Amino acid sequence: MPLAVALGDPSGIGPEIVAKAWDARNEIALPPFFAVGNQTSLERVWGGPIRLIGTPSEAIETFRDALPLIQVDDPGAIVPGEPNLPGARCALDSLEIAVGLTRSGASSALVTGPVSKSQLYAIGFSHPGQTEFIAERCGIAYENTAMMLAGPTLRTVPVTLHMPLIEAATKLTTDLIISRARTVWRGLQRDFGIEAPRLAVAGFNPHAGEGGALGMEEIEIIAPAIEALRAEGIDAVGPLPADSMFHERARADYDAAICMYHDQALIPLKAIHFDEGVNMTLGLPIVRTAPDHGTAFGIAGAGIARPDAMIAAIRMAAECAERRAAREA
Ligand SMILES: NC(=O)C1=CN([C@@H]2O[C@H](COP(=O)(O)OP(=O)(O)OC[C@H]3O[C@@H](n4cnc5c(N)ncnc54)[C@H](O)[C@@H]3O)[C@@H](O)[C@H]2O)C=CC1
Ligand SMILES: NCC(=O)COP(=O)(O)O
Repeated sequence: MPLAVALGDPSGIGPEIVAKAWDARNEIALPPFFAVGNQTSLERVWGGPIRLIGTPSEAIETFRDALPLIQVDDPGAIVPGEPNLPGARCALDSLEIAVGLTRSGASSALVTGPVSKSQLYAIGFSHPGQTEFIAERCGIAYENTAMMLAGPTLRTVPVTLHMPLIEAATKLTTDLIISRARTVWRGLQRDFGIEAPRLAVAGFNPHAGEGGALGMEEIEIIAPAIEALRAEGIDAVGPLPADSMFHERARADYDAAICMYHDQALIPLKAIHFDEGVNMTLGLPIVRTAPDHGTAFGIAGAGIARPDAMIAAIRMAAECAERRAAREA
């Protein structure tokens, strides 16, 4: 079965990196996929063959000779690097269609291209990001999902996500840490075949609170979560000082780092693996991945966007879907 790849914002680099992934399909043995988005957004940045398809099943045969595309209309004027509101609506429609096709079983997994959160908010999108939107469409409480950033030598998961940093301290609870960590533990087993995942839990404050002198979150919120997780048989250690848990030797001791806020998780991942980082939503009934980067409007249309993270996202989605299907057969 093919994978569904939503192109993301038509003025961002999504169309270009999906087209470049298709260009590389034979050389790097990419599994078949079809794009969901607008044809013009591809033609503005790419001269390769596109074939409009009506159903995902047509993608398998088409994929060899042309990029299969499920067309999404009315994107407005598409100028790479210059986002607009019709483009944001097109990105949202593409996402909605790709999620629906994957939920229906017509595609094996979902890969999403980068969208602009501010553009989506401007058209009334009420979710913080695609992760929360997809969770809702799948009928899963957001607390029972996890946004995992994954590269070849590091996986990180933020417990609190898209919110002002000042709110993260107030939204961090023992229950939320437990539910995210459980989701990660199950996801590593189910989708990555790691039977006994090792989780390293970061502190929130400098020096993991320095015994309470630099903050109480470790003592009052994080340590009780780790204790509860360990009582369930989950191999979780911490709270660890976040400044020293991401260097090479430290990374060998765990399969995923559970981080307390967005940048604590995303800075180390992007610093180490920007070009091949994958964002995967764990805890869903479908497999969903995305490249770790954003719309990169500043370079859209210049022909220099690297497709590596999109390729890694496509590959990871296919591998996880296959592993999950085999496990649950
Ligand atoms: N999953 C998603 O849909 C994500 C969306 N975003 C959105 O993207 C927009 C822009 O966010 P930024 O913080 O500027 O991050 P960004 O990732 O778009 O860009 C950061 C820097 O990396 C470069 N870059 C990014 N991807 C690249 C690629 N494939 N090849 C070469 N260079 C690349 C950009 O040119 C820029 O210099 C925001 O509106 C944000 O909401 C950000 C992260 C993830
Ligand atoms: N910073 C990561 C990010 O923005 C991912 O967002 P989304 O996939 O939830 O839209």
